[in-house]
Amino acid sequence: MEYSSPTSLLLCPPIDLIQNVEKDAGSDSSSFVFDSTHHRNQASIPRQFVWPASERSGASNELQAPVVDLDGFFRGDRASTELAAELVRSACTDHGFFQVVNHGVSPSLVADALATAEEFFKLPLVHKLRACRKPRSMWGYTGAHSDRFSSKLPWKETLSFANDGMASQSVIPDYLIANLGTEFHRMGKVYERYCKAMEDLSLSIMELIGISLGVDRSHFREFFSDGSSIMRCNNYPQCQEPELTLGTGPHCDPTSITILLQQGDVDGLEVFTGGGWRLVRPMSGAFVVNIGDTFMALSNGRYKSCLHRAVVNRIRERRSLAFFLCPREDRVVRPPGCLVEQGEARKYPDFTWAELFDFTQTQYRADTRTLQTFAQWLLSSNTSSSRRLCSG
Ligand SMILES: C=C1C[C@]23C[C@@]1(O)CC[C@H]2[C@]1(C)CCC[C@@](C)(C(=O)O)[C@H]1[C@@H]3C(=O)O
Ligand SMILES: O=C(O)CCC(=O)C(=O)O
Ligand SMILES: [Fe+2]
Repeated sequence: MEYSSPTSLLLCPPIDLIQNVEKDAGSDSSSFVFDSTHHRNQASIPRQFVWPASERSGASNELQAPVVDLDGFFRGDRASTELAAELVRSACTDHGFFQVVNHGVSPSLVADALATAEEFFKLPLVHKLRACRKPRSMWGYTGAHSDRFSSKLPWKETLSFANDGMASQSVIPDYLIANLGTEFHRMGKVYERYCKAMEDLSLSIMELIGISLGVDRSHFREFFSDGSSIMRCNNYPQCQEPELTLGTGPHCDPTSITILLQQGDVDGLEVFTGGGWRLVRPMSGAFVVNIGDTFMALSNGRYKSCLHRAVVNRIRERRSLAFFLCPREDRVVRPPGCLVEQGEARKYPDFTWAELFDFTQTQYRADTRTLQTFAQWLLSSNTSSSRRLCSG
């Protein structure tokens, strides 16, 4: 999937639903550019980075996200697979966050991916901007998303690649070479391998999730096998006023599942569960996995897409690598029959990933209520809304 301008049927939403995409061409902040080396040395942060107090209250305690050992599942051991599926089921019905260990991704690949991200983010801004993200594309560098938004800017830089199973065709190295120069070939190769490893791991996790839901174990693996995922490197620079801002604002991932690598020992990821924000500490050798909105819809609401955010700090910069698994753009997201009990209503209408992705890029800045607002919007803007809710 190219993640460029879609020819969507969603171009005329009811005006009251377009709430939080506030970047207006020609606004006074349209020329604002986040240069972390400059901005982090000022006395205070620019006002565009200040978030409302209600969205940045501190974390109260830790969330011990269940640790799922994948070794027995990979070996085909029945008892270990059942145990792993049970852990996944309870985590996903509760808050949607768990961690995986013995996942088969080589530690040296992980180290290489983090090291190359560090090399990239340490480049001078003018250099990074050569790979800057074009409007409505999923490829490239952004500083604080200031090209898209003018307030509540996140204190972060990102580098993203779309990953539609074409990794083996050198698209990532080719993109980096074309935009940054031939010396980025190696970085491209590292991300090509990392994306392939994430693709394989995400499909295995989908199989385990299928088992945990009592669905044919190959159902979700197949559904996502020709998916078009997104790989994103996040860099959160040190911040002189961390209590005023956020690295990534409160949101539920619109995607299906996210496999997140938290770098080293710098805290930042927080999940809202049990009435408060709770820190998920980085665990060496583990990936954090969370359910996103698209999977919540696919499971007819059984598995939760939970609110989370990333905070920043004064002392240490932080990096994370997020792999967002998405279905092929035109696949209809509809729960399998066995997840809609007889007489039970469908919780969400049918949609395609292209529609939801487009919504987050052009209509609605992903936040705490993305799926709810999107579903409402689809049903009110489309005449065939009854077709979108049938359970067949
Ligand atoms: C489909 C997507 C939109 C965002 C990237 C992603 O691939 C998955 C998560 C979304 C995001 C990270 C949620 C928080 C707000 C956001 C604007 C961000 O801070 O990056 C979101 C991404 C986006 O680019 O719209
Ligand atoms: O960096 C993190 O820990 C979380 C980032 C995140 O939630 C996201 O990119 O969707
Ligand atoms: Fe997220």
